[in-house]
Amino acid sequence: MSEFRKTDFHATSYREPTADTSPRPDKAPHSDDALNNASASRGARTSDFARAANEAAHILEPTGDAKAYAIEQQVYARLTGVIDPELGRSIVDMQMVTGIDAQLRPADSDLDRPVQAGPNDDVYDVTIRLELTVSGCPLTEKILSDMQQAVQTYPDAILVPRISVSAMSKEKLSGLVERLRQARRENPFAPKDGSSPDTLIIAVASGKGGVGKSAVAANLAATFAALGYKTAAIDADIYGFSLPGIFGVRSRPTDLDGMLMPVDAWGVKLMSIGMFAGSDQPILWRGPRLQRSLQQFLSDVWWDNPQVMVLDLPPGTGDMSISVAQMLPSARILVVTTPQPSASSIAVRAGLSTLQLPGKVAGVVENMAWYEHNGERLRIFGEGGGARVAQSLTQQVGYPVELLAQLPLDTEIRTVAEAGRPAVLTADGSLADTELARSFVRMARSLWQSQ
Ligand SMILES: Nc1ncnc2c1ncn2[C@@H]1O[C@H](COP(=O)(O)OP(=O)(O)OP(=O)(O)O)[C@@H](O)[C@H]1O
Repeated sequence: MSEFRKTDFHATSYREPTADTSPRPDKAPHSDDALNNASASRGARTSDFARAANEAAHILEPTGDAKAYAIEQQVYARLTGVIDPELGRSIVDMQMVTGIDAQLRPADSDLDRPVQAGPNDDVYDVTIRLELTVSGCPLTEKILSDMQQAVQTYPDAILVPRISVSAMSKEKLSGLVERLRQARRENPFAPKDGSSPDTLIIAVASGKGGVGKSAVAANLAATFAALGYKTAAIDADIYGFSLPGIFGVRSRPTDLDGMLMPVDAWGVKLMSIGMFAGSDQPILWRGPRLQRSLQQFLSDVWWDNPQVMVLDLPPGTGDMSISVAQMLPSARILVVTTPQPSASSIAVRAGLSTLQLPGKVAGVVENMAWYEHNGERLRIFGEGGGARVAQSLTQQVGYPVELLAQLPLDTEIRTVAEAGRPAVLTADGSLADTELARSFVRMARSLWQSQ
């Protein structure tokens, strides 16, 4: 396989529907203080209404009908609140709304009156012209339904929105991508001035393969997203990528004029080499090539300031760990181990690799700690591995390293993952009412609070 360069991505200019990424229902507000504070201080984005109003002047033409013009202005203002799910920006700020025209429907019109309209209500047909970045994108549905919602009500008129959709010209798209590029730093997760990035970065590591590192990374990312955190995940396990499978992703990232949009799956913005390489093709990169692949994941992808970034590292302490250390110096390492002594001593080495790194060990997870059979917890793989790793790391790194979770051996974790859904989520994308999901919620909160 050739080197992982932009031209090798073979990204599509549209997104095929993913296997099982059912839209998650709107989350009810919850009482997670950490989250509320987080939303206030990080990533939360409001539209720039002043600028929008300025731009509105170019799109809205005053007509003889003052009420129609007022409706157009109101609609424009409301559309600033509609966010393109991929770009994380208002469709108005991205100049996707190119025209709004409100027309009073004559009383003798042949068109059916909307059911909610009374005999004396004014009915306005509101035509909105929308230019999408790429045509045929399944996320169009989401944008259109958000637009319909935003435009449904008006104090003393009934609005009937009609949205005409087209694709942006190549020139306009290039201009938009250029503005996006300018708005971001080269590697937004490692500010050049050495300050901490706005993102909590958790790199999930293990001493050896098969201990459930990817399962932990996927479920942790899904938990953060389900709790409402803006969450991204990078499958940095280049040789053994498994996150696309666990998240049920079969699509490729959209390529917007050289900038890649991560695939949204179960609320997580995901990027993996597995979305480009055929799953049966071996990847034989080392050192610099591997480093460049991570570099590209960080700088050529539109991440849009996530609050949390979860990385699934390859097992062991190889080149990728060094790359992560160099490119993401604030990454914190979450060490996954199984209970048996052989696994735990190797896991300590994975954690200790952070000694050479500026990042800190965030904690330890003991996976496959027991198997519940007839109400009894059978310790199939022995016990105490997680505690041993935490203790050993505490002694060696010089600050307390906690055992953050012990997770059972549970066939659901595997079977649900094989169906393309992290096991902490229900089919509708909310957090499952299970002990496993609660363990991940506790872990997520603890990681967030300890940063
Ligand atoms: N607690 C668990 N209970 C049951 N099955 C599990 C559990 N954790 C992981 N598995 C399953 O074990 C297998 C290996 O897990 P996973 O791929 O997450 O390991 P890994 O440490 O990332 O391995 P590698 O680094 O080699 O990819 C998968 O089939 C996964 O679904």
